[in-house]
Amino acid sequence: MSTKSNSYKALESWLGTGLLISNGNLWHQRRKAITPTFHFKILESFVPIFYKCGIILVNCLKEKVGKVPFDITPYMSNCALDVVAETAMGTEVKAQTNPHDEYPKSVLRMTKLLADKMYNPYWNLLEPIYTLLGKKKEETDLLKLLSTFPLELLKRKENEKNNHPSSRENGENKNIAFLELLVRIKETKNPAFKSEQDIKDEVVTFMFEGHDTSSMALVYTFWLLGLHSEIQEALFQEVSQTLVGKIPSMEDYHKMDLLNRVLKESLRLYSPVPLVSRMITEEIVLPGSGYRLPAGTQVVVSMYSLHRRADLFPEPEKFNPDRFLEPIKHPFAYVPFAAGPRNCIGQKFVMLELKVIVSLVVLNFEIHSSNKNLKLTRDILLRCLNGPNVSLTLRK
Ligand code: HEM
Repeated sequence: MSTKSNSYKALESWLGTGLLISNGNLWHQRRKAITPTFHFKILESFVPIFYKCGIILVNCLKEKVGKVPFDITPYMSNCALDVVAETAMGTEVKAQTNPHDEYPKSVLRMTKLLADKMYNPYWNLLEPIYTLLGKKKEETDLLKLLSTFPLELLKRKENEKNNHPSSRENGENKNIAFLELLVRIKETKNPAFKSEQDIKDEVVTFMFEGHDTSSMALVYTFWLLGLHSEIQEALFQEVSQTLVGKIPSMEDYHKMDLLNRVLKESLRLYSPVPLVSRMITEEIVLPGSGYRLPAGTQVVVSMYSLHRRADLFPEPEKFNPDRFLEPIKHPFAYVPFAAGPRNCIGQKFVMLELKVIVSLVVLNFEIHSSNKNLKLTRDILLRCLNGPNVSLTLRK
């Protein structure tokens, strides 16, 4: 009934045949092959990585305790980059302790450039102007840098494997990175992965989808908690009662109901992916309104607007995690991870990552937000132009 709309073609130069933008049979084969790599056993093996990166984040944030309010975005970006590099590539980039500024900054610039194209239906025709304005060259330079980084990591991983060949031999999925799982799929002659390039495209997609989205989700969640001290306090109580004095397990994170609702509410108000778009492949008539959408129609679904509909979410602007104590009013009312066959394959991964990191920060600090309002801007992701700035107090 629908496929990805033409606007996604703007991402092709970067993400190649990766899952996010591929269509038809290739997408189907890839999705089928990749789905088992998000099995809960594999996610469980990532918890220590999330935890380690969260502890490093806490240590970095300690330097800010008692100081003037600061922008939390680079801290979250570096933490999310550490997580995604180790889970996707099995390699530590140490972005938090040795900030690898170039990659996150280039991702930011690239998503802005590509968003200009994605939201302009005539961008194909405007290509000469794009070239004249120097944007084409900028895109090519950024592309080089953005694919060099994962390739460098791929090489480093290859060297590590050659130096420690035993790490592959026991056949278990313990702490095996996404990259390694894809290499194994390719070795089984799966038609979804015929070449190294196919693997690279998926790893780049994973790095893109898994880095910036998680980073923005953390930013908005901490800002909201910093504005709502009573909810932050209740969350601190829940986290400290569940986690203190033990090495947390995946089950512990699933048990924390308020933590889950806080994250869901943050993703409702500030969905890092603010909209998706599709092309209708067969005519449909919308139930209720009776509007007819002919085949070929490009449809945009704005999560930002949908999640603010007062008939679906009373007092929609209010940060109220308790609204998720009630069932959602419509199966498609709440879609931060989209819905249907092209929904987010990484949603369980990211919810677990967010739970581990948010609980560690809340356990260690009281967060106070200085901005009462955010100046939002939309490129491919929902971004914030004014911080947000927070100050921190160390919890005893
Ligand atoms: C809070 C964080 C995240 C949000 C809000 C989010 C949201 C979404 C949304 C809305 C889509 C549909 C996109 C579209 O159709 O245009 C999507 C697709 C996708 N996401 Fe996520 N995502 C997040 C994190 C992740 C992570 C961590 C990964 C990887 C580990 C990931 C991997 C993917 C992939 C590969 C697709 C394409 C799936 C397909 O088309 O079959 N995402 N995500």
